[in-house]
Amino acid sequence: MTAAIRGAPTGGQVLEIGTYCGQSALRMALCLGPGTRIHSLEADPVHMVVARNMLAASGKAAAAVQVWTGHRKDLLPRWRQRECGSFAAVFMDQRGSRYDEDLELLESGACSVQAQSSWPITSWSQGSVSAVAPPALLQCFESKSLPCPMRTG
Ligand SMILES: C[S@@+](CC[C@H](N)C(=O)[O-])C[C@H]1O[C@@H](n2cnc3c(N)ncnc32)[C@H](O)[C@@H]1O
Repeated sequence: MTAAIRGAPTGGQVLEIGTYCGQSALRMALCLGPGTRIHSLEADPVHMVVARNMLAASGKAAAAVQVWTGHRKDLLPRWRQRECGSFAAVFMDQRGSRYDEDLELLESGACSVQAQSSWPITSWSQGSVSAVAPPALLQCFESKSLPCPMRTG
């Protein structure tokens, strides 16, 4: 995930479904350049509080992350209403097997998804990865021990 995210252009919007404690959102924020926003959806209000506190204690890179509380079925359609534009990448990590359902929701106009060559749409859960991405990026996803060349500051 971090290898693919690192190759992404700055200034776009990334959607994460499933924040939990904010660990992956923070990793993405650290790998992306300034100007990129990460919108992370979390259904469990306790997880949301933990994530917001963890991010608040994590330095300025975490300012790129916004945690939204609610079920993705309720939150995803609001992007269209808010006219916030499209997502360049989507990280689906809510667990379970709702990737097709979520992708359909995204593609059906809830909000649009750009799948550019350097911006894969990914599904990653419990060690198994499937992705719509170029072969080189798929290889990156399949490696579980990629170092994250994080940018700090
Ligand atoms: C595997 S954890 C996410 C881990 C996180 N991405 C990370 O790597 O740090 C899954 C999270 O998705 C949340 N979740 C489950 N179903 C959801 C839904 N329908 N909408 C939003 N969040 C959901 C759960 O409450 C849980 O916190």
